[in-house]
Amino acid sequence: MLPFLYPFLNTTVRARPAVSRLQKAVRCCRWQSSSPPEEPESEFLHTNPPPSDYSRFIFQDKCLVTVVAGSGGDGCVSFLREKYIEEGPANGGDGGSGGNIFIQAIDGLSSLHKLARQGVIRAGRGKNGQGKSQGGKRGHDVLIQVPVGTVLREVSRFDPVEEKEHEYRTLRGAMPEDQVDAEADPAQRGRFVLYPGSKPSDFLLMSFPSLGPPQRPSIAALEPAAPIHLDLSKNMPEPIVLAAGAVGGFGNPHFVSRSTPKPTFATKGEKGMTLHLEFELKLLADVGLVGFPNAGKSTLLRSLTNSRTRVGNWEFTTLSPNIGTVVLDNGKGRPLVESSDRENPRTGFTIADIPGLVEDAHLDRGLGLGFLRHIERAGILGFVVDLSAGNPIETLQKLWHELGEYDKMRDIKPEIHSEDYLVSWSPEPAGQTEPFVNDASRPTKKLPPLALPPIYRKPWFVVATKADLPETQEKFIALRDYLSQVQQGTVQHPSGHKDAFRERVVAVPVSAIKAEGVQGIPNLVMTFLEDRKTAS
Ligand SMILES: Nc1nc2c(ncn2[C@@H]2O[C@H](COP(=O)(O)OP(=O)(O)OP(=O)(O)O)[C@@H](O)[C@H]2O)c(=O)[nH]1
Ligand SMILES: [Mg+2]
Repeated sequence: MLPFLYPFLNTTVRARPAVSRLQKAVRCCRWQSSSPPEEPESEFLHTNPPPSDYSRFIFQDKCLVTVVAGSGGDGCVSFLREKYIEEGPANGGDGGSGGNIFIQAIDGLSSLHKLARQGVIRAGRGKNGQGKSQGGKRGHDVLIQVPVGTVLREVSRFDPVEEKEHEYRTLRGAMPEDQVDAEADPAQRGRFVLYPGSKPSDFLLMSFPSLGPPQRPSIAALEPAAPIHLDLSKNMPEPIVLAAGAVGGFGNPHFVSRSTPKPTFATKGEKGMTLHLEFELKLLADVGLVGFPNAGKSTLLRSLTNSRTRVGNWEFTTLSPNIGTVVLDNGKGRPLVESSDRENPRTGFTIADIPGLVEDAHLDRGLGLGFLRHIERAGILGFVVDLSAGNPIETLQKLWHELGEYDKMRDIKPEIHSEDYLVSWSPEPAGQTEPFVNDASRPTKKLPPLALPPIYRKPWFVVATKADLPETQEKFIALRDYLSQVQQGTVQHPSGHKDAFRERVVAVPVSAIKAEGVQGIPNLVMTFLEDRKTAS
């Protein structure tokens, strides 16, 4: 409304200008938001992104973690005190049991960095028992969540209950149970707690009853067999017990007998066990991309998926694995790629892009071969070969050579438990003693190796990238001819193995940066995935 009209309006109407100015401002904002000023047209594509389009991802695939199960609380020594009852019966509560440690592999996690940062994970200690027959509170449980694909190995363990059991067995020897008591076994005295007002000398004067072997909670039966070696390769709907908390001590009413009507002692809670564990993450993807640095693996991943992995025209742009999902339906349940399983069609598959390999990576050149562990479980291998750099056939052969070296290294990986329990210490002159072996922490059996098929048996294909660059066509034709010879068996398989996969070996020419030619890859991968499904 124009201001010159205000003198002609009545008072109620005159109160409106503030509102109308506000409305105007709001309208103005709405106008601005509904039609934003035009931005200069971006020259960046999803496959050739600006630096702001990179996702930052903290990745850790190996860590050593110590887990400590909760110790039990002590039993309580207490007697009923009430008006007119000066010396009532014993009413000390039992100690609470220690917290358990659980483990669960879940989808949606992709790194062990949070776990590695914790270093030591402790479950809660059970609270001590209280007077008036009040039992102590249980220690809090701890749940360790890890990504699917985590392999867990026990490095060492210290189980105080096992040690006590061992002590109990050796000290008692062949003596019958009813002939021994705490007098004959001084170690047993350490398992008791006395009345709060007692002196240290009471310990020596008091006679204690015989205690059986140390107890374990019933949940300990669910612990994995020692030494722990778990391969958590599937999403777990429920967690499993890794280390059970120790039991709490008994309150003094447990020791009331005809000879000791007023026991002034209770028992201590057991100590929780300590496990040193090695966590190793082996990412799970359907397709693993292998190639030299700067070959265009990350660009290919970006062109096939919504991944925001970093791309750059220098070597080792990618420093940690990335996983992208290729969506095979149009978001409304209509498949973009035909699947033979009509009832349960696949809606997508995953692709892993790992840092580039270099020649002699097995000699620890470049980033080494460590990242290959993330594709060793991939069902299919995709070799990414840069058509503009060197001879693609030689590149492919070199990549296979490195994979072969990795396969060999996998088989001769030193067992973590092989010799680290031997301590070469001898009080006697050399040659007369045997090395001391720490029996308590020595695992009883050798770790079984992970059953993974050799890499050369996996289905594979070649993605020949940068096909948009000049003088790449002849190189592609040479590569295609070589692969058809591999398929027919007229030349040696690039892995050097006779029984390697050579049924359907193809090369797909693409320009990943322009997202041209990549459309055929989902179809190709699907045929391999379905072949595997029918074979298994
Ligand atoms: N002309 C052309 N350039 C490409 C193509 N694919 C990738 N590039 C370029 O090649 C360079 C390397 O691409 P990346 O995807 O980062 O290569 P990478 O294999 O992931 O490299 P690392 O992570 O170091 O192993 C980038 O500058 C890309 O833009 C392509 O199809 N055509
Ligand atoms: Mg990369």
